[in-house]
Amino acid sequence: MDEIITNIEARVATWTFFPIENGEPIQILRYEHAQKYEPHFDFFRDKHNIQFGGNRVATVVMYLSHVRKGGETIFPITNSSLSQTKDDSWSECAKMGYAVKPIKGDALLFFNIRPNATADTSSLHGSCPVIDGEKWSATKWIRARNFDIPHKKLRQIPESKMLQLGVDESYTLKVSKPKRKSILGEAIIEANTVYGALRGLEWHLDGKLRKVLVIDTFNLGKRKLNYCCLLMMHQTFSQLCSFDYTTKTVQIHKAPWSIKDKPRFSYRGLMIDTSRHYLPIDVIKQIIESMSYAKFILFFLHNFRCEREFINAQWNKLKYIIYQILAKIIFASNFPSADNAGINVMAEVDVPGHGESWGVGYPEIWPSPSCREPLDVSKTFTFDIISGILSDMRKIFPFELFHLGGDEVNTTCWRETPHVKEWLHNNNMTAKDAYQYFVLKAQDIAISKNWTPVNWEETFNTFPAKLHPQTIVHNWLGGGVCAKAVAKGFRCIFSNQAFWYLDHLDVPWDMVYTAEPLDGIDTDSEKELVIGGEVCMWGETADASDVQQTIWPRAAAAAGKHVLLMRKSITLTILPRFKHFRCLLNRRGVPAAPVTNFYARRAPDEPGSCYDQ
Ligand SMILES: O=C(O)CCC(=O)C(=O)O
Ligand SMILES: [Fe+2]
Repeated sequence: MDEIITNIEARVATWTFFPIENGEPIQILRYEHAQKYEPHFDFFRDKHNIQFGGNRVATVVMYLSHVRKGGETIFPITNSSLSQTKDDSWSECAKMGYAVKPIKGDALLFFNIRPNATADTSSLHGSCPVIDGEKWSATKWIRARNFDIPHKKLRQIPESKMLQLGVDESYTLKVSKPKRKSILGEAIIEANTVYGALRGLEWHLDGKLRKVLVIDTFNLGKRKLNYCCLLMMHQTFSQLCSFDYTTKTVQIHKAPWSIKDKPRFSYRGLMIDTSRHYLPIDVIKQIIESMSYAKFILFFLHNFRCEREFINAQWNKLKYIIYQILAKIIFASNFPSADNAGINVMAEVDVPGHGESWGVGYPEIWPSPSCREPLDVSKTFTFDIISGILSDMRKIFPFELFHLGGDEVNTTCWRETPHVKEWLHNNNMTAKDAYQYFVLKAQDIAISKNWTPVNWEETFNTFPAKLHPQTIVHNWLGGGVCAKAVAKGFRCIFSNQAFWYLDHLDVPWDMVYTAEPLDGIDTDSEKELVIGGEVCMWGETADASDVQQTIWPRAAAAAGKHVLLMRKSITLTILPRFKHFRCLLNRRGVPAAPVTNFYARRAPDEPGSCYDQ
């Protein structure tokens, strides 16, 4: 923490005799000409606000600027107002009660709660309008007890409110107009879960820039959520605001406003391909964190396998490396940002077509050393290994879905390797039958470990009638697949590569936005089976040096579709918001590329702002 703040807090503690831990974080207030703070109490009357640290026993107001006239802190109903005589250096407002002049360097201490723990209504106070000058003050509210939030409480949430597929993410957000001349506006967010609150606080593609209201401070009013959520809200609330360098004010656009919203889809994913190039854990963490800015809920770790550079390693070494990678992922998925940002992590073991690397440790699961994929369907040992890997992974991936791949299965190896060929013959199977046999066996293993299987669309395209009815079909090859899948009663994830493959650098943001997961689906019951979509960041052409600017900002265009219905004329309505969002990402340290820069990662043409390039 800032050293100056620490010193101020220490002095306040010494002066007031309240321990530092009882203090809330300092609030800074700025009053321009004619602005005031309506009389109010600092103590709380509701149970909710006092659950962490009890009530606000005392208030310290520190004056940070000289005000030539006005801006006095006034106590309108205290008895001591009679004892105070005031000349013309005081404002008319100040004459209405006991008042304290804002003098730079002074501090005012008053008590809101009596020693017998009852509320002291004579503590009613406000700030008189500033007549000449500008008033800056800093408030420290002091609680009866330690204000630290007990972390254990954060965990005591019912199962239905925990992060999972279909968690209630609805929210209402209201930003009121501030009362005339008062510096206070009010923002209220109500949600049934922490994740609803988070979504409510994040960027909204539809947030049009209409009226601009300038307010300096926020009074987060009636709260349904407990204080821990409020803190998160408070942090993220800043994201609805922008700082205007000309007026030096924080601005909230389009107030008053009232939004009642929930995402269109419960599954809003971003896939990262960690199998082709090494991505350091810090980059993975940054990606997870930035996903929440665009209301994503799912991070899909494509094909969990060892990295190519280790492919020739001995098994022991490989095992060590695999566990190291697992440890990294555990860290990534347990990293507070994944949970706090409301991001689920889904992993994949892509069998039988892309499982070659697992055979480095157990070469027996390859049909032969020279023909390694698809994995050997003829041996029970292959399935023992898959089962072992999945058991290990189950311990670290709590999310209910697990991806089993099943794409791009070229059966040449099976048809040409003598012992596999013989096995096919003995079992009276074609290579296609064996593909089905393999996928279904892998599904059974995943289901036995209490996972819902997700498979790439080839499995559905090849043997739709045989797939486990719980299967979620993951589209990628082209359009119309989800329509077919839901017609057969399967759930579906939309990732049409023509629109939602981020490694297709020539797909501009508006094409990403134009894609519609529900295209070609008419009935409501079938629409419901499309659980959402996923943008895919395949790794062939990206590594840590450019992966984030390939993801952002285009991924946000897809995320926009996840939460909004299609609009006409998106250049007028969505493009400005989209540019705004890319600036926001840049400000938060995310290296998002310019919005309309073709090929996404090319350097900007113009020297302009982050908004216009
Ligand atoms: O700025 C002032 O004088 C009063 C501030 C105040 O009442 C508060 O922050 O609770
Ligand atoms: Fe106050």
